[in-house]
Amino acid sequence: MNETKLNNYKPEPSVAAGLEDVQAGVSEICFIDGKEGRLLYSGYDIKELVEKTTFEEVVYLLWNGELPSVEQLHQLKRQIAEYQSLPTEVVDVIKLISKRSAPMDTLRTTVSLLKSFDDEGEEMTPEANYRKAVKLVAMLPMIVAAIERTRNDLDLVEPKPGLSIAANFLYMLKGIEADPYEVRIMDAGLIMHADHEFNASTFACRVTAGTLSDVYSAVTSGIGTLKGPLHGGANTAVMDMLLEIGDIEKAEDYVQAKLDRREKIMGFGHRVYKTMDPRAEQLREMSRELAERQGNDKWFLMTEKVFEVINDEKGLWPNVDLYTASVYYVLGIKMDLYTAIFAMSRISGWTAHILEQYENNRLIRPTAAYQGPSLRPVVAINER
Ligand SMILES: CC(=O)SCCNC(=O)CCNC(=O)[C@H](O)C(C)(C)COP(=O)(O)OP(=O)(O)OC[C@H]1O[C@@H](n2cnc3c(N)ncnc32)[C@H](O)[C@@H]1OP(=O)(O)O
Ligand SMILES: O=C([O-])CC(=O)C(=O)O
Repeated sequence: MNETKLNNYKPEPSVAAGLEDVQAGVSEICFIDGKEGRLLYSGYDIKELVEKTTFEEVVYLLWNGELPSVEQLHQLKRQIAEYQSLPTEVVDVIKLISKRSAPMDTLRTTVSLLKSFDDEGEEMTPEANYRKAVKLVAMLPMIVAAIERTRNDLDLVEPKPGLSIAANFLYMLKGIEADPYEVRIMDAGLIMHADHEFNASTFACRVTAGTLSDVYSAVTSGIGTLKGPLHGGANTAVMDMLLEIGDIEKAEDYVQAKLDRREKIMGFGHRVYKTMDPRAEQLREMSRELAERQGNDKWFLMTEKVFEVINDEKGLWPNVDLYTASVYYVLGIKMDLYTAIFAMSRISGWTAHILEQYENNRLIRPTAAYQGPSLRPVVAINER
């Protein structure tokens, strides 16, 4: 750009704030109809996947574009079992930091560290990258359980051969096998959080992978991005809010006061859905059922009240994080683990997108509409 042009430079008026509605790439993994409130993984409706499949089948689907045969599923499960082991050095680091860091920070550091203990860490063949994806799916539940146990000075619990990812996670977390109903709820939660097109954390993974950096680096970017309360961190923030409200009688005034201060109510609103998030719909039913079963409907009913008020006032709809909070709370899971559990599921979608990015890569590098000062001379420091 010559000097005259730079002096007269005016930014393009067409910038989409937050990249809203910008199609930033092509993908075959996930489709969202934001108007109708539908979510498909590789053409399969999320509701049907929750009813008829397991998280392991969905992981296979996201990576391969097809649901597995019985043999393919067995093979994947064998591979996951083979990689269910954390290097002792990695466990030592978890022990060192889990008491002083947020679980998402410990998870991010741990995933980053795993790269140093992967013998094929630098290998970039599709086969090696696929194996890294399997390793991460196998290890994330172990890391999340290890975070909880080490910060409470409890011994780690080894995964039990033959248990599903959902069942093993609850087992490693609590030290006893969960009942099949709770396992089913956890499994359904993992299916529903597995992928969501070009959400912020997946996009971060793809940007990193797009430089041809490695899988661990790309996933580390994703974890850091998921942590924020406008994204995955909202599930913990919802439970904080419910506890702060404390009593259903206070819910309406609480929400109203927040809206008056123009503050956001966590668990509502979405960049793509303009109606109820289909995952929230399913989680709402699960939360209702779980509340009845456990004889503890306080949090479900309070969530319903907040929904009623904010929907009447602002026309906003729940997103996936809203009912996740009351479901995990009633399952007895510590609140600050909710986002890490989200990551334990989303690792499947992140890695699917990273592999897809490598398959047909082009560096992701948009431009900025410059609005800073025009060209000007540098004034020497003693003259400023
Ligand atoms: C897994 C996930 O990531 S799901 C999302 C989880 N995040 C949350 O639940 C946090 C709360 N929600 C939000 O902050 C937003 O709805 C987001 C981040 C999800 C989407 O953001 P955007 O698409 O950028 O919408 P934006 O923040 O511009 O909101 C548009 C309007 O709706 C309002 N709005 C959106 N969400 C909310 C909310 N949760 N509470 C109150 N008002 C809201 C905004 O104040 C804004 O109103 P205005 O036009 O009068 O200023
Ligand atoms: O798609 C988004 O922007 C956020 C979301 O719901 C998810 O990542 O599951």
